[in-house]
Amino acid sequence: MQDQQSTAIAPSTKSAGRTSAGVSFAARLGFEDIVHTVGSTTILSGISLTAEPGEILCLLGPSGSGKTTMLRIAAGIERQTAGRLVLNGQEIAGPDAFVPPEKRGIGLMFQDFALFPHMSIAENVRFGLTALSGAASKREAMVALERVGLADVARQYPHTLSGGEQQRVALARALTPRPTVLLMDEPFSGLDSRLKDVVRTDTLQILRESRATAIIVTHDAEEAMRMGDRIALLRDGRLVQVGTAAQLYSRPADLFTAGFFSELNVIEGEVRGGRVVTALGPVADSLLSDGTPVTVALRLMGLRLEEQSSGVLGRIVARRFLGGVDLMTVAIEGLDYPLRSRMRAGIVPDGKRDVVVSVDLQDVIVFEKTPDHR
Ligand SMILES: Nc1ncnc2c1ncn2[C@@H]1O[C@H](COP(=O)(O)OP(=O)(O)OP(=O)(O)O)[C@@H](O)[C@H]1O
Repeated sequence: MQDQQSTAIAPSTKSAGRTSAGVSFAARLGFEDIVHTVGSTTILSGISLTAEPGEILCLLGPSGSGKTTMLRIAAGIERQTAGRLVLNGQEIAGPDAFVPPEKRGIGLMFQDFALFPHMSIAENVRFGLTALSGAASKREAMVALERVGLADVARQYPHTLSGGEQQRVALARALTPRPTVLLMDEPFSGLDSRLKDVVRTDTLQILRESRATAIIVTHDAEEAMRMGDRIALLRDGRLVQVGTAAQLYSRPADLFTAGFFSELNVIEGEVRGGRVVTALGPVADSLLSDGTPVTVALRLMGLRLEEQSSGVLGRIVARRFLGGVDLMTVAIEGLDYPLRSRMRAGIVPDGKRDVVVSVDLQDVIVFEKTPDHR
């Protein structure tokens, strides 16, 4: 998160935050118990979430979980069924108010960049600056293009640029009106995987410099971890968990969250004498009472296969070399389905089939069985 003291300056309330082409003011955007239904379908069920000033907040979730709908509501393209949307303490959508999209000072950047093909790069970037004179908007557009490192292509047309460059133009266009909050819907999904890394890093730097609050939608957990100061995980229109990447990774609220952040083996267990006992032996300590059934999530890198040592016997039934690691499928004595293990390549010699299986305790997450986890 950015230094909130220096960025959390409440803008003029008349237009709910839009400033002219001066410095950006980061805003606090709050979703308060937002419900959205279309016909008989509930798309969002009571979402309460705040993006703090200067923060990059990632909305993460599988397809159809309601991420884009949240952005559309924030932008004012869609009006929620119930609940309030609050910008710097002022209701901008709710029972008492509806500030139209163009007066919110909230920018929206689309997945496909949506550049106008018949306009030059500079004209594309100037597009959102209708309030400024020609000369002032030209100047602002050039400043924005310089900020994204593309001033020298200002006269070119979008089709002459690479995907990564087009993304940066779209970012410059979205930032030129100095939004207090920038909403980005899957901003990297159109880029090939080699480009993504560089563009993400550049985008992060540009967002930090712009000081806008940013909400980024993604379905990719690794992307959310790279980009977000915090991550809000959604499922079926509900907020499952909000926190830093480290919190969601190490203390996931449920199996769904755990599975979103790591590839897992899932096995059953039971608490006996203060320990969680599974087919792999005791895998964790537990304060739960004896006999409590639990579900154990085991990250693939936490399943170690060794040649000698004590432990449970296993047999490697499939093996794939993935560069730095070997992905191995191993049948375990006492388990009626195989588990998977990721280990540094070559640690288990090629051709080795019979192994002893052990578990790295830091890669074990235990969930008490609830109807959700069954
Ligand atoms: N206007 C609408 N009418 C009916 N259903 C809708 C409407 N808008 C969205 N939905 C449904 O609401 C759910 C959430 O949609 P939304 O686009 O917000 O999800 P998402 O998490 O952004 O998914 P994706 O990653 O696929 O874009 C989906 O099941 C979608 O089909």
